[in-house]
Amino acid sequence: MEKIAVLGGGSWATALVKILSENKAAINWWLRNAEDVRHLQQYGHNPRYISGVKFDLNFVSPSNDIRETVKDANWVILAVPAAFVQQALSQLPQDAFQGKTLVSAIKGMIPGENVLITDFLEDHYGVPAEHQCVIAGPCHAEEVALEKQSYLTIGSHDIARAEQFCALLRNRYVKANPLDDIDGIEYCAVMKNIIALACGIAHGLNYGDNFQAVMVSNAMEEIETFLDAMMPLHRDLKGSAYLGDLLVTAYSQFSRNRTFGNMIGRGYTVKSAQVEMNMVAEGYYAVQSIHELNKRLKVEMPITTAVYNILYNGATPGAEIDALKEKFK
Ligand SMILES: NC(=O)C1=CN([C@@H]2O[C@H](COP(=O)(O)OP(=O)(O)OC[C@H]3O[C@@H](n4cnc5c(N)ncnc54)[C@H](OP(=O)(O)O)[C@@H]3O)[C@@H](O)[C@H]2O)C=CC1
Ligand SMILES: O=C(CO)COP(=O)(O)O
Repeated sequence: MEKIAVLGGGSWATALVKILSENKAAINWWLRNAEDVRHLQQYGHNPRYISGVKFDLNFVSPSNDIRETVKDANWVILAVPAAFVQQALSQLPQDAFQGKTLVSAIKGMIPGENVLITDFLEDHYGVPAEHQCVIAGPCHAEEVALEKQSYLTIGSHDIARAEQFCALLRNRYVKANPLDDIDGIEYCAVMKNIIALACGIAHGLNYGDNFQAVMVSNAMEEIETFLDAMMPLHRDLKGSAYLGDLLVTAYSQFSRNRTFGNMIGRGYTVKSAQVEMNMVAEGYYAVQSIHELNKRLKVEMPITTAVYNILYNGATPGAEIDALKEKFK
């Protein structure tokens, strides 16, 4: 039996534990909150995130001891928002991941260091690139809970390893496919969150579907330009791990990033939007990282720049989106 450690107690971790445990893998599940662990052990539900999902505790062992959770696992899935990864992993020794495959389910970058999660794991925990996978694709935890047909892409430099992980995920409502462009899909997943923020901001300002369609079309160009400058490779951005993930995040009622942006467009401050939402919009942190990286690359990124100006420079959402309106074709 595969032994899988899942780190994180939010919506995505909860959805992944559902998929994997229903396929009868043994899951050690780390949640930081002891009260949530007790609730899971007693009732088989995560009390605060997609709480309708019922877990079979013969396959799922919740714990708030991260060392124990990771110890015997051969796969370790990271599903903590990027901003809290360093804090979460700080309780682990540097060699905690030796001999294991690390799977990042995170669509964000380490703030301040401005590095992808896979690079962080290699630099700080010595996990070789070929021992790592990322989970990408247009997939909201809430739809997994409802068992709606979903598609995941598993990126890895080691395609056989990616295929092995795909096999752990596939079920009646989840299709999974391997892909070797691990860096491309990881960056794209970070950038689509920023675009979804912009779409939410525009919606909050009363722009309609016509404008959003043009925003998303322009965003594809922005993402392509950035990826080509960062890591040139022939890649098909029409694939669901790229365009598909952008579309679901930009349009879905479940998107945290779009919801957060919508509040900003309607006049909430960043602080009040964060408090109201009670979930994490990765794009808020990512826009700062991408803005920093682009100081070196110097590619034209009008949507990213507008979102950065709104969230970090006190620019008025209306004025920034108006300026984009003049740029778009
Ligand atoms: N939700 C989704 O559908 C998908 C999410 N992802 C990615 O998964 C990752 C996890 O996001 P998601 O599950 O949605 O998160 P949620 O927004 O559902 O939950 C937030 C999580 O962050 C934790 N958290 C909040 N503040 C802190 C803190 N200061 N220190 C440590 N932990 C904290 C919360 O713990 P607590 O409740 O104890 O505060 C909770 O576990 C993100 O990178 C996201 O982009 C990827 C695909 C789909
Ligand atoms: O990446 C996601 C869906 O594929 C989740 O996006 P949000 O964090 O905006 O909800």
